[in-house]
Amino acid sequence: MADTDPPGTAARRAALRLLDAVLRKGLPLESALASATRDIERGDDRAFAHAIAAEVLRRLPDLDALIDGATAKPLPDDAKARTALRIALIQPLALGTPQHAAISTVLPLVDGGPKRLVHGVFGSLMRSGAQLPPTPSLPAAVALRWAEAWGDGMAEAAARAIAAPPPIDITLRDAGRDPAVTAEWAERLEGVSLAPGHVRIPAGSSVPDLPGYADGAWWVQDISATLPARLLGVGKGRHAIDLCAAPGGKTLQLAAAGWSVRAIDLVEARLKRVRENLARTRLQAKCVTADALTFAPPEPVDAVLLDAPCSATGIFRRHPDVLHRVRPRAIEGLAERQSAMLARAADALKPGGTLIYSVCSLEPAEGEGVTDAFLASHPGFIADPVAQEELPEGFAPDAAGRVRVLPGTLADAGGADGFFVARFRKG
Ligand SMILES: C[S@@+](CC[C@H](N)C(=O)[O-])C[C@H]1O[C@@H](n2cnc3c(N)ncnc32)[C@H](O)[C@@H]1O
Repeated sequence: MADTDPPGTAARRAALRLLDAVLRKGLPLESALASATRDIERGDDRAFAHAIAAEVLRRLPDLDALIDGATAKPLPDDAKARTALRIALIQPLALGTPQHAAISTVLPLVDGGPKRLVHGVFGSLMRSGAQLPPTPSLPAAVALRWAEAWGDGMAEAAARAIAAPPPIDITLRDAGRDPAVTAEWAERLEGVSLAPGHVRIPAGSSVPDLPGYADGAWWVQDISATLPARLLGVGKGRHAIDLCAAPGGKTLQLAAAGWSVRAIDLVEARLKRVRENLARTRLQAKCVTADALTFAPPEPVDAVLLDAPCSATGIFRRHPDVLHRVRPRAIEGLAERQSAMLARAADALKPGGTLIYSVCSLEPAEGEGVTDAFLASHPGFIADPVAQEELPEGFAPDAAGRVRVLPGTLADAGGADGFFVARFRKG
Protein backbone atom coordinates (compact mmCIF):
# COMPACT_ATOMS: atom_id res chain seq x y z
CA MET A 1 0.00 0.00 0.00
CA ALA A 2 1.38 3.47 -0.90
CA ASP A 3 1.71 6.00 1.96
CA THR A 4 -0.44 8.44 0.01
CA ASP A 5 -3.39 6.07 -0.35
CA PRO A 6 -6.55 7.46 1.30
CA PRO A 7 -7.73 5.59 4.42
CA GLY A 8 -9.93 2.64 3.44
CA THR A 9 -7.96 1.81 0.29
CA ALA A 10 -6.69 -1.47 1.80
CA ALA A 11 -10.26 -2.80 2.11
CA ARG A 12 -10.94 -2.02 -1.59
CA ARG A 13 -7.64 -3.66 -2.58
CA ALA A 14 -8.68 -6.75 -0.65
CA ALA A 15 -12.08 -6.69 -2.39
CA LEU A 16 -10.22 -6.65 -5.72
CA ARG A 17 -8.18 -9.71 -4.66
CA LEU A 18 -11.35 -11.47 -3.53
CA LEU A 19 -13.11 -10.84 -6.83
CA ASP A 20 -10.04 -12.00 -8.73
CA ALA A 21 -9.97 -15.22 -6.66
CA VAL A 22 -13.64 -15.97 -7.44
CA LEU A 23 -13.96 -14.76 -11.02
CA ARG A 24 -10.56 -15.69 -12.42
CA LYS A 25 -9.39 -18.57 -10.23
CA GLY A 26 -12.85 -20.04 -9.55
CA LEU A 27 -12.33 -20.17 -5.76
CA PRO A 28 -15.17 -19.93 -3.22
CA LEU A 29 -15.34 -16.42 -1.72
CA GLU A 30 -15.14 -17.73 1.86
CA SER A 31 -12.01 -19.77 1.20
CA ALA A 32 -10.24 -16.78 -0.42
CA LEU A 33 -11.00 -14.49 2.51
CA ALA A 34 -8.05 -15.20 4.84
CA SER A 35 -5.42 -14.75 2.16
CA ALA A 36 -7.05 -11.74 0.44
CA THR A 37 -7.41 -9.78 3.70
CA ARG A 38 -4.12 -10.88 5.29
CA ASP A 39 -2.60 -7.37 5.45
CA ILE A 40 -5.69 -5.75 6.99
CA GLU A 41 -5.51 -5.34 10.74
CA ARG A 42 -8.99 -4.14 11.64
CA GLY A 43 -11.83 -6.63 11.71
CA ASP A 44 -14.35 -4.08 10.41
CA ASP A 45 -12.12 -3.34 7.37
CA ARG A 46 -11.90 -7.09 6.62
CA ALA A 47 -15.68 -7.35 6.97
CA PHE A 48 -16.12 -4.38 4.62
CA ALA A 49 -13.85 -5.95 1.97
CA HIS A 50 -15.98 -9.11 2.22
CA ALA A 51 -19.23 -7.12 2.00
CA ILE A 52 -18.05 -5.23 -1.10
CA ALA A 53 -17.01 -8.44 -2.88
CA ALA A 54 -20.20 -10.31 -1.92
CA GLU A 55 -22.41 -7.41 -3.02
CA VAL A 56 -20.55 -7.09 -6.36
CA LEU A 57 -21.12 -10.83 -6.94
CA ARG A 58 -24.83 -10.42 -6.09
CA ARG A 59 -25.21 -7.62 -8.65
CA LEU A 60 -22.47 -8.40 -11.19
CA PRO A 61 -24.59 -8.51 -14.41
CA ASP A 62 -26.36 -5.27 -13.45
CA LEU A 63 -23.08 -3.49 -12.64
CA ASP A 64 -21.61 -4.66 -15.94
CA ALA A 65 -24.66 -3.40 -17.84
CA LEU A 66 -24.13 0.05 -16.30
CA ILE A 67 -20.40 -0.01 -17.13
CA ASP A 68 -21.01 -1.20 -20.70
CA GLY A 69 -23.62 1.53 -21.18
CA ALA A 70 -21.05 4.17 -20.22
CA THR A 71 -18.00 2.98 -22.18
CA ALA A 72 -17.58 3.49 -25.92
CA LYS A 73 -15.67 0.21 -26.28
CA PRO A 74 -16.54 -2.67 -23.89
CA LEU A 75 -13.81 -3.34 -21.32
CA PRO A 76 -12.61 -6.95 -21.30
CA ASP A 77 -14.38 -9.05 -18.64
CA ASP A 78 -11.18 -9.61 -16.68
CA ALA A 79 -9.79 -6.07 -17.04
CA LYS A 80 -8.68 -4.55 -13.75
CA ALA A 81 -10.49 -1.33 -14.74
CA ARG A 82 -13.81 -3.24 -14.96
CA THR A 83 -13.34 -4.82 -11.53
CA ALA A 84 -12.27 -1.48 -10.05
CA LEU A 85 -15.42 0.12 -11.48
CA ARG A 86 -17.61 -2.67 -10.09
CA ILE A 87 -16.07 -2.04 -6.65
CA ALA A 88 -16.47 1.74 -6.94
CA LEU A 89 -20.08 1.58 -8.18
CA ILE A 90 -21.47 -1.00 -5.76
CA GLN A 91 -20.58 1.20 -2.79
CA PRO A 92 -22.86 4.21 -3.41
CA LEU A 93 -25.45 2.07 -5.23
CA ALA A 94 -25.91 -0.64 -2.57
CA LEU A 95 -23.74 -0.09 0.50
CA GLY A 96 -24.40 3.55 1.35
CA THR A 97 -20.79 4.75 0.85
CA PRO A 98 -20.54 8.43 -0.24
CA GLN A 99 -19.47 8.74 -3.91
CA HIS A 100 -16.24 10.64 -3.17
CA ALA A 101 -15.10 8.03 -0.61
CA ALA A 102 -15.90 5.20 -3.03
CA ILE A 103 -13.95 6.61 -5.97
CA SER A 104 -10.99 8.07 -4.04
CA THR A 105 -10.26 4.68 -2.45
CA VAL A 106 -10.64 2.80 -5.74
CA LEU A 107 -8.44 4.95 -7.99
CA PRO A 108 -5.19 3.76 -6.31
CA LEU A 109 -6.17 0.23 -7.42
CA VAL A 110 -5.55 1.25 -11.03
CA ASP A 111 -2.35 3.24 -10.39
CA GLY A 112 -0.25 3.27 -13.54
CA GLY A 113 -3.31 2.13 -15.52
CA PRO A 114 -6.56 3.58 -16.92
CA LYS A 115 -7.25 5.86 -13.96
CA ARG A 116 -8.87 8.57 -16.07
CA LEU A 117 -11.20 6.09 -17.70
CA VAL A 118 -12.32 4.67 -14.35
CA HIS A 119 -12.80 8.15 -12.90
CA GLY A 120 -14.67 9.32 -16.01
CA VAL A 121 -17.05 6.34 -16.22
CA PHE A 122 -17.81 6.47 -12.48
CA GLY A 123 -18.41 10.23 -12.63
CA SER A 124 -20.68 10.10 -15.64
CA LEU A 125 -22.76 7.24 -14.17
CA MET A 126 -23.16 9.09 -10.88
CA ARG A 127 -24.10 12.35 -12.59
CA SER A 128 -26.73 10.57 -14.67
CA GLY A 129 -28.32 9.14 -11.51
CA ALA A 130 -27.53 5.51 -12.37
CA GLN A 131 -29.37 2.94 -10.21
CA LEU A 132 -29.39 -0.83 -9.91
CA PRO A 133 -32.69 -2.40 -11.03
CA PRO A 134 -34.94 -3.41 -8.09
CA THR A 135 -34.81 -7.07 -9.21
CA PRO A 136 -31.24 -8.27 -9.76
CA SER A 137 -30.32 -10.16 -12.93
CA LEU A 138 -28.90 -13.68 -12.82
CA PRO A 139 -25.78 -14.31 -14.92
CA ALA A 140 -27.10 -15.21 -18.39
CA ALA A 141 -25.71 -18.78 -18.40
CA VAL A 142 -27.29 -19.54 -15.01
CA ALA A 143 -30.64 -18.00 -15.98
CA LEU A 144 -30.70 -20.16 -19.10
CA ARG A 145 -29.64 -23.36 -17.30
CA TRP A 146 -32.21 -22.95 -14.51
CA ALA A 147 -35.03 -21.85 -16.83
CA GLU A 148 -34.38 -24.94 -18.97
CA ALA A 149 -34.38 -27.21 -15.91
CA TRP A 150 -37.23 -25.67 -13.90
CA GLY A 151 -39.03 -23.07 -16.04
CA ASP A 152 -38.89 -19.29 -16.35
CA GLY A 153 -40.76 -18.77 -13.08
CA MET A 154 -37.97 -20.45 -11.11
CA ALA A 155 -35.26 -18.31 -12.74
CA GLU A 156 -37.31 -15.18 -11.97
CA ALA A 157 -37.79 -16.25 -8.33
CA ALA A 158 -34.04 -16.95 -8.05
CA ALA A 159 -33.25 -13.46 -9.38
CA ARG A 160 -35.59 -11.89 -6.81
CA ALA A 161 -33.93 -13.97 -4.08
CA ILE A 162 -30.44 -12.55 -4.76
CA ALA A 163 -31.49 -9.02 -3.86
CA ALA A 164 -30.54 -9.27 -0.18
CA PRO A 165 -28.84 -11.68 2.20
CA PRO A 166 -31.41 -14.16 3.57
CA PRO A 167 -32.70 -14.35 7.15
CA ILE A 168 -30.95 -16.59 9.67
CA ASP A 169 -32.61 -19.88 10.63
CA ILE A 170 -32.06 -21.54 13.96
CA THR A 171 -32.60 -25.19 14.93
CA LEU A 172 -33.49 -25.75 18.59
CA ARG A 173 -31.77 -28.57 20.45
CA ASP A 174 -34.56 -29.47 22.88
CA ALA A 175 -37.77 -28.56 21.06
CA GLY A 176 -38.29 -31.96 19.43
CA ARG A 177 -41.74 -31.62 17.96
CA ASP A 178 -43.11 -29.68 20.94
CA PRO A 179 -44.75 -26.49 19.65
CA ALA A 180 -44.78 -24.86 23.13
CA VAL A 181 -40.97 -25.05 23.48
CA THR A 182 -40.57 -23.69 19.94
CA ALA A 183 -42.99 -20.81 20.64
CA GLU A 184 -41.07 -19.91 23.81
CA TRP A 185 -37.76 -19.70 21.89
CA ALA A 186 -39.34 -17.75 19.04
CA GLU A 187 -40.35 -15.14 21.60
CA ARG A 188 -36.96 -15.08 23.37
CA LEU A 189 -35.11 -14.72 20.07
CA GLU A 190 -37.67 -12.21 18.72
CA GLY A 191 -38.13 -14.37 15.66
CA VAL A 192 -40.86 -16.39 13.98
CA SER A 193 -41.18 -20.14 13.74
CA LEU A 194 -42.00 -21.87 10.48
CA ALA A 195 -41.85 -25.42 11.88
CA PRO A 196 -41.47 -27.19 15.22
CA GLY A 197 -37.88 -26.83 16.38
CA HIS A 198 -37.27 -23.88 14.03
CA VAL A 199 -36.94 -20.10 14.58
CA ARG A 200 -36.21 -17.49 11.89
CA ILE A 201 -34.47 -14.21 12.79
CA PRO A 202 -33.49 -11.25 10.57
CA ALA A 203 -30.33 -11.26 8.42
CA GLY A 204 -27.38 -9.56 10.07
CA SER A 205 -28.29 -10.56 13.66
CA SER A 206 -25.19 -11.05 15.79
CA VAL A 207 -25.53 -14.78 16.44
CA PRO A 208 -23.08 -15.27 19.37
CA ASP A 209 -24.80 -12.48 21.33
CA LEU A 210 -28.26 -14.05 21.20
CA PRO A 211 -29.80 -15.82 24.21
CA GLY A 212 -29.11 -19.54 24.22
CA TYR A 213 -26.09 -19.51 21.89
CA ALA A 214 -23.42 -19.78 24.60
CA ASP A 215 -25.49 -22.48 26.39
CA GLY A 216 -25.71 -24.49 23.15
CA ALA A 217 -29.52 -24.41 23.08
CA TRP A 218 -29.52 -24.05 19.27
CA TRP A 219 -27.43 -23.79 16.13
CA VAL A 220 -27.74 -21.94 12.79
CA GLN A 221 -29.17 -24.07 9.97
CA ASP A 222 -31.38 -23.10 7.05
CA ILE A 223 -34.83 -24.67 7.25
CA SER A 224 -34.20 -26.58 3.97
CA ALA A 225 -31.06 -28.14 5.43
CA THR A 226 -33.08 -29.48 8.38
CA LEU A 227 -35.19 -31.70 6.12
CA PRO A 228 -32.83 -34.72 5.70
CA ALA A 229 -32.52 -35.39 9.44
CA ARG A 230 -36.22 -34.62 10.03
CA LEU A 231 -37.00 -37.43 7.57
CA LEU A 232 -35.20 -39.98 9.77
CA GLY A 233 -37.46 -39.24 12.75
CA VAL A 234 -36.51 -40.19 16.31
CA GLY A 235 -33.57 -42.53 16.87
CA LYS A 236 -34.36 -44.28 20.19
CA GLY A 237 -30.69 -45.26 20.42
CA ARG A 238 -30.50 -46.74 16.91
CA HIS A 239 -27.27 -46.28 14.95
CA ALA A 240 -26.85 -43.68 12.21
CA ILE A 241 -23.90 -42.57 10.11
CA ASP A 242 -23.67 -38.95 8.93
CA LEU A 243 -21.29 -39.48 6.02
CA CYS A 244 -20.20 -35.95 5.08
CA ALA A 245 -20.86 -34.33 8.40
CA ALA A 246 -18.99 -31.05 8.83
CA PRO A 247 -19.78 -28.49 10.18
CA GLY A 248 -22.31 -30.80 11.75
CA GLY A 249 -25.84 -29.37 11.53
CA LYS A 250 -27.34 -32.74 10.66
CA THR A 251 -25.17 -34.62 13.18
CA LEU A 252 -26.50 -32.30 15.91
CA GLN A 253 -30.11 -32.86 14.78
CA LEU A 254 -29.67 -36.64 14.77
CA ALA A 255 -27.96 -36.68 18.17
CA ALA A 256 -30.71 -34.43 19.58
CA ALA A 257 -33.34 -36.82 18.16
CA GLY A 258 -31.83 -39.76 20.06
CA TRP A 259 -29.71 -41.41 17.37
CA SER A 260 -26.33 -42.90 18.22
CA VAL A 261 -24.34 -41.06 15.56
CA ARG A 262 -21.02 -41.61 13.85
CA ALA A 263 -20.01 -38.37 12.07
CA ILE A 264 -17.60 -38.84 9.15
CA ASP A 265 -15.72 -36.15 7.24
CA LEU A 266 -12.69 -36.25 4.99
CA VAL A 267 -11.20 -33.03 6.32
CA GLU A 268 -9.89 -33.13 9.88
CA ALA A 269 -9.99 -29.33 10.22
CA ARG A 270 -13.70 -29.40 9.33
CA LEU A 271 -14.38 -32.29 11.69
CA LYS A 272 -12.90 -30.12 14.45
CA ARG A 273 -15.86 -27.78 13.89
CA VAL A 274 -18.24 -30.72 14.40
CA ARG A 275 -16.50 -31.48 17.71
CA GLU A 276 -16.76 -27.81 18.76
CA ASN A 277 -20.45 -27.72 17.85
CA LEU A 278 -21.07 -30.95 19.77
CA ALA A 279 -19.23 -29.55 22.81
CA ARG A 280 -21.20 -26.28 22.70
CA THR A 281 -24.56 -28.03 22.40
CA ARG A 282 -23.56 -30.80 24.85
CA LEU A 283 -24.61 -33.47 22.34
CA GLN A 284 -22.73 -36.68 21.61
CA ALA A 285 -21.46 -38.27 18.42
CA LYS A 286 -18.39 -40.25 17.48
CA CYS A 287 -16.30 -38.22 15.02
CA VAL A 288 -14.21 -40.12 12.47
CA THR A 289 -11.90 -38.63 9.84
CA ALA A 290 -12.43 -40.83 6.78
CA ASP A 291 -13.21 -40.81 3.07
CA ALA A 292 -16.90 -41.46 2.32
CA LEU A 293 -15.78 -43.17 -0.89
CA THR A 294 -14.03 -45.94 1.08
CA PHE A 295 -15.46 -45.80 4.62
CA ALA A 296 -17.07 -49.00 5.96
CA PRO A 297 -18.49 -49.19 9.51
CA PRO A 298 -17.56 -52.16 11.71
CA GLU A 299 -21.26 -53.23 11.67
CA PRO A 300 -24.05 -52.25 9.27
CA VAL A 301 -26.28 -49.52 10.71
CA ASP A 302 -29.98 -48.56 10.83
CA ALA A 303 -29.64 -45.29 8.91
CA VAL A 304 -27.13 -43.48 6.71
CA LEU A 305 -27.43 -39.79 5.84
CA LEU A 306 -25.34 -38.70 2.87
CA ASP A 307 -25.36 -34.91 2.56
CA ALA A 308 -22.94 -35.02 -0.32
CA PRO A 309 -20.42 -32.37 -1.39
CA CYS A 310 -22.05 -30.56 -4.30
CA SER A 311 -22.06 -27.42 -6.45
CA ALA A 312 -23.81 -25.58 -3.57
CA THR A 313 -25.85 -23.66 -6.14
CA GLY A 314 -28.83 -23.93 -3.74
CA ILE A 315 -27.15 -21.55 -1.29
CA PHE A 316 -26.56 -18.78 -3.83
CA ARG A 317 -28.41 -16.29 -1.60
CA ARG A 318 -25.68 -16.64 1.07
CA HIS A 319 -22.81 -17.43 -1.28
CA PRO A 320 -23.42 -15.50 -4.53
CA ASP A 321 -19.97 -16.59 -5.80
CA VAL A 322 -21.50 -19.95 -6.86
CA LEU A 323 -23.44 -18.11 -9.56
CA HIS A 324 -20.20 -17.12 -11.25
CA ARG A 325 -17.86 -20.06 -10.76
CA VAL A 326 -19.90 -23.28 -11.07
CA ARG A 327 -19.72 -24.59 -14.64
CA PRO A 328 -21.69 -27.44 -16.28
CA ARG A 329 -18.57 -29.61 -16.56
CA ALA A 330 -17.98 -29.35 -12.80
CA ILE A 331 -21.60 -30.34 -12.16
CA GLU A 332 -21.13 -33.52 -14.23
CA GLY A 333 -18.00 -34.44 -12.24
CA LEU A 334 -19.76 -33.80 -8.93
CA ALA A 335 -22.70 -36.01 -9.94
CA GLU A 336 -20.31 -38.89 -10.69
CA ARG A 337 -18.66 -38.56 -7.26
CA GLN A 338 -22.07 -38.30 -5.55
CA SER A 339 -23.17 -41.55 -7.26
CA ALA A 340 -20.01 -43.31 -6.04
CA MET A 341 -20.59 -42.03 -2.49
CA LEU A 342 -24.24 -43.08 -2.54
CA ALA A 343 -23.26 -46.61 -3.60
CA ARG A 344 -20.80 -46.75 -0.68
CA ALA A 345 -23.43 -45.37 1.72
CA ALA A 346 -25.81 -48.13 0.62
CA ASP A 347 -23.27 -50.81 1.61
CA ALA A 348 -23.17 -49.49 5.20
CA LEU A 349 -26.88 -50.23 5.84
CA LYS A 350 -28.63 -53.13 7.55
CA PRO A 351 -31.50 -54.80 5.67
CA GLY A 352 -34.58 -52.66 6.37
CA GLY A 353 -32.34 -49.64 7.01
CA THR A 354 -33.01 -46.12 5.72
CA LEU A 355 -30.78 -44.15 3.38
CA ILE A 356 -31.13 -40.39 2.97
CA TYR A 357 -29.42 -38.58 0.11
CA SER A 358 -29.33 -34.77 0.02
CA VAL A 359 -27.56 -31.91 -1.74
CA CYS A 360 -27.85 -28.12 -1.45
CA SER A 361 -27.88 -27.92 -5.23
CA LEU A 362 -30.35 -26.62 -7.80
CA GLU A 363 -28.92 -28.83 -10.54
CA PRO A 364 -31.14 -31.81 -11.50
CA ALA A 365 -28.03 -33.85 -12.37
CA GLU A 366 -26.91 -33.75 -8.72
CA GLY A 367 -30.36 -34.53 -7.30
CA GLU A 368 -32.93 -36.35 -9.41
CA GLY A 369 -30.22 -37.65 -11.78
CA VAL A 370 -28.12 -39.26 -9.02
CA THR A 371 -31.14 -40.86 -7.30
CA ASP A 372 -32.68 -42.22 -10.55
CA ALA A 373 -29.33 -43.81 -11.44
CA PHE A 374 -29.01 -45.23 -7.91
CA LEU A 375 -32.41 -46.94 -8.01
CA ALA A 376 -31.71 -48.30 -11.49
CA SER A 377 -28.40 -49.83 -10.38
CA HIS A 378 -29.46 -51.00 -6.87
CA PRO A 379 -32.41 -53.38 -7.16
CA GLY A 380 -32.10 -54.16 -3.43
CA PHE A 381 -33.32 -50.63 -2.62
CA ILE A 382 -36.74 -49.04 -3.02
CA ALA A 383 -37.74 -45.40 -2.88
CA ASP A 384 -39.34 -44.52 0.46
CA PRO A 385 -41.60 -41.62 -0.55
CA VAL A 386 -41.82 -38.61 1.75
CA ALA A 387 -45.37 -37.78 2.88
CA GLN A 388 -46.67 -34.22 3.03
CA GLU A 389 -47.26 -34.54 6.82
CA GLU A 390 -43.52 -35.08 7.37
CA LEU A 391 -42.63 -31.67 5.94
CA PRO A 392 -42.90 -28.14 7.34
CA GLU A 393 -45.66 -25.97 5.87
CA GLY A 394 -44.64 -24.50 2.51
CA PHE A 395 -42.65 -27.59 1.42
CA ALA A 396 -44.08 -30.47 -0.63
CA PRO A 397 -42.87 -33.81 -1.98
CA ASP A 398 -42.67 -34.20 -5.77
CA ALA A 399 -44.62 -36.88 -7.66
CA ALA A 400 -41.92 -39.47 -6.84
CA GLY A 401 -41.96 -38.64 -3.09
CA ARG A 402 -38.65 -36.75 -3.13
CA VAL A 403 -38.30 -33.19 -1.86
CA ARG A 404 -37.10 -30.58 -4.35
CA VAL A 405 -36.88 -27.09 -2.83
CA LEU A 406 -36.73 -24.33 -5.46
CA PRO A 407 -36.36 -20.55 -5.11
CA GLY A 408 -39.81 -19.13 -4.48
CA THR A 409 -40.42 -21.54 -1.58
CA LEU A 410 -41.56 -19.57 1.51
CA ALA A 411 -41.05 -16.43 -0.60
CA ASP A 412 -43.32 -14.32 1.64
CA ALA A 413 -41.49 -15.42 4.78
CA GLY A 414 -37.91 -14.77 3.61
CA GLY A 415 -37.37 -17.78 1.32
CA ALA A 416 -35.43 -21.04 1.74
CA ASP A 417 -32.21 -22.45 0.37
CA GLY A 418 -32.44 -24.56 -2.79
CA PHE A 419 -32.22 -28.21 -1.81
CA PHE A 420 -32.91 -31.83 -2.77
CA VAL A 421 -33.66 -34.82 -0.52
CA ALA A 422 -34.57 -38.43 -1.34
CA ARG A 423 -35.18 -41.38 0.98
CA PHE A 424 -34.63 -45.07 0.22
CA ARG A 425 -35.15 -48.31 2.11
CA LYS A 426 -32.91 -51.37 1.85
CA GLY A 427 -34.99 -54.49 1.16
C1 LIG B 1 -22.35 -30.24 2.11
S1 LIG B 1 -21.05 -30.30 3.28
C2 LIG B 1 -21.84 -31.16 4.57
C3 LIG B 1 -22.69 -30.32 5.47
C4 LIG B 1 -23.09 -31.07 6.73
N1 LIG B 1 -23.79 -32.30 6.39
C5 LIG B 1 -23.96 -30.26 7.65
O1 LIG B 1 -25.18 -30.43 7.68
O2 LIG B 1 -23.40 -29.42 8.39
C6 LIG B 1 -20.02 -31.52 2.57
C7 LIG B 1 -18.90 -32.04 3.48
O3 LIG B 1 -18.36 -33.18 2.80
C8 LIG B 1 -17.00 -33.27 3.16
N2 LIG B 1 -16.37 -34.17 2.16
C9 LIG B 1 -15.97 -33.89 0.91
N3 LIG B 1 -15.48 -34.99 0.31
C10 LIG B 1 -15.59 -35.99 1.21
C11 LIG B 1 -15.24 -37.38 1.19
N4 LIG B 1 -14.70 -37.92 0.11
N5 LIG B 1 -15.49 -38.09 2.30
C12 LIG B 1 -16.04 -37.52 3.43
N6 LIG B 1 -16.37 -36.23 3.49
C13 LIG B 1 -16.15 -35.48 2.40
C14 LIG B 1 -16.52 -31.85 3.14
O4 LIG B 1 -15.34 -31.72 3.92
C15 LIG B 1 -17.73 -31.12 3.72
O5 LIG B 1 -17.55 -30.92 5.10
